Amino acid sequence: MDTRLLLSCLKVKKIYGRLPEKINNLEQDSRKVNTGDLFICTPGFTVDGHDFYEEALSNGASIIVSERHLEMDLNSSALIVVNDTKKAMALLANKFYDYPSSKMTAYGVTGTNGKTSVTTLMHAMLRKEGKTAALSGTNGIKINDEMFPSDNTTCDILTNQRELKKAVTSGVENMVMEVSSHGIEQGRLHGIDFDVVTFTNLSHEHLDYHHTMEKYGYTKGLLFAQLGNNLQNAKIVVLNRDDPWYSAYKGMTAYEVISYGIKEDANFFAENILYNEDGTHYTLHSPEGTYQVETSLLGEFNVYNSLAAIASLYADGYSVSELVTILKTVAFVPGRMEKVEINAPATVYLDYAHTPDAIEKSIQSVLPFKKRKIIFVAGTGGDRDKGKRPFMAEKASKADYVILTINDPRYEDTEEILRAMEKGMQHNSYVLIADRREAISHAIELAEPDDIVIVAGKGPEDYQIIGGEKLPHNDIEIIKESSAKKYAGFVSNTD
Ligand SMILES: CC(=O)N[C@H]1[C@@H](OP(=O)(O)OP(=O)(O)OC[C@H]2O[C@@H](n3ccc(=O)[nH]c3=O)[C@H](O)[C@@H]2O)O[C@H](CO)[C@@H](O)[C@@H]1O[C@H](C)C(=O)N[C@@H](C)C(=O)N[C@H](CCC(=O)O)C(=O)O
Ligand SMILES: Nc1ncnc2c1ncn2[C@@H]1O[C@H](COP(=O)(O)OP(=O)(O)OP(=O)(O)O)[C@@H](O)[C@H]1O
Repeated sequence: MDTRLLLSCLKVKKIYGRLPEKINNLEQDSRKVNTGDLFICTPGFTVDGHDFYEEALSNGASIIVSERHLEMDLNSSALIVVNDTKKAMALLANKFYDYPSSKMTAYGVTGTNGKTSVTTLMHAMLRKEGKTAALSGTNGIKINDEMFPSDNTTCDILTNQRELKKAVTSGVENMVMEVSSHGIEQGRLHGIDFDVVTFTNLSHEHLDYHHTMEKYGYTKGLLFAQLGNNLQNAKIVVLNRDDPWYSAYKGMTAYEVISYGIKEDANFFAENILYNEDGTHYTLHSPEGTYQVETSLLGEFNVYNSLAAIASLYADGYSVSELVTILKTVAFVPGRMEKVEINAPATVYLDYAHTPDAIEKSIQSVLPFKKRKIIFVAGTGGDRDKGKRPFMAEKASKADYVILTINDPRYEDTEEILRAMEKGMQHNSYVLIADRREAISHAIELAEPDDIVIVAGKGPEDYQIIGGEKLPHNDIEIIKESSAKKYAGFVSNTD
């Protein structure tokens, strides 16, 4: 791209040295810089990108964007000093990739729990509507139906803009993005022109990072506040009417709010909810009339998630009646109360619950059809929010038998993690098993006919982080292997 055109997006900058005519690429990681790239130094949590400008130069960077003056040969490259490199990066990335989010309908979904579920539902529903759509979140980046891995739930500024550009170039007209509180706080969303932003709920999580619920809640609210105030383009905020943060978020946005819920009166209101093993039915009162909703998704939390998905797509003009019909055809959200296909007299669900609230909702979702015991495998991660551990176990105590284990130990002592969780247990029917494989096998081993086993914590993730290593691990494979071993020769009545 023409360098002067690119730099026109920066209002205040000091340019030293010789500017190249063109820039090949934007990069924030010195190790990935190639000849003719512009390298942006950003201060991070572990290191400061400014410390790597020499490596960037030796890899061929022709421009360094920095927050301070740097010693470098200004005859062969240029230095641009700006006040805030992260903010400059959002401006540069948008200009470089030609404002891709403004060329599509961009949906953002935030909240403690339900982001993956709601975005996956919305993406599936858009695809079933015959639309082109990208999805970005915990499970990676999907362009239409092709999946690509990504490092974060909400990617960094450059990755976001690059992937959005890739989507636009492939003809994609819709984009659904999971927005994490880390992403908001670190400005990874700056420059994304959302049309509809949706809030699921807020509960205890990530307090290692945000410290208090007030700060965590405020950070989430920035997504609604930062939509922009010029009101030139209509945007919509979709809020959970039953969440205590509803009023605060409504007040923080300049745009119209659409509400959904099952308790307080809302624009999208569900009542007469029937929960059973094959799914959930409810009556939906909407601005376009009343409909009967049928979904194979389980539990109250999925009533909220389906309402959020319907309301968010309605916000961009889809008909409620069509959305209700399409929702019926979405079978499940991978790894979120997903029934594992096994040949066994017990039922096993794979779930991603790793917050106290999600664990409560996960168990609640099977209570209406519980026949015998609920065996719950609850896992937490090492080196992350330690305060939530006893509360997770407290909620897991709603199950008849609990196996406390670990999702990703990272560098932490496994015994310490388990002991911290154990403090919250409300009954004595539990065991501590640090090894996740063993914990899952134990749950399957214990299960008797008509029991329900929920293996929670990692969902479909295919790795476990032990120390600094990402090792192969797959809950669903372990469930299948253990069940095959235990139930070898089992013949179901329906066969
Ligand atoms: C604590 C945290 O959030 N860290 C994020 C942060 O990294 P950082 O500040 O530590 O980066 P750094 O390593 O200090 O590097 C600073 C700069 O130096 C550069 N550098 C570094 C080394 C080098 O040799 N050369 C070089 O140029 C880096 O490219 C970077 O530009 O910025 C990176 C880019 O945006 C993120 O990938 C990274 O997420 C890490 C991997 C992470 O684990 N984050 C978690 C906590 C997180 O964000 N989770 C949420 C989901 C939460 C949920 O809902 O479950 C998410 O959105 O993923
Ligand atoms: N609306 C909801 N309210 C409460 N719990 C929910 C809700 N939706 C999902 N859950 C529970 O939380 C778990 C995680 O769901 P999901 O992956 O959709 O959330 P998320 O916000 O994307 O989580 P993460 O940020 O950790 O990726 C599910 O497996 C389920 O147990």
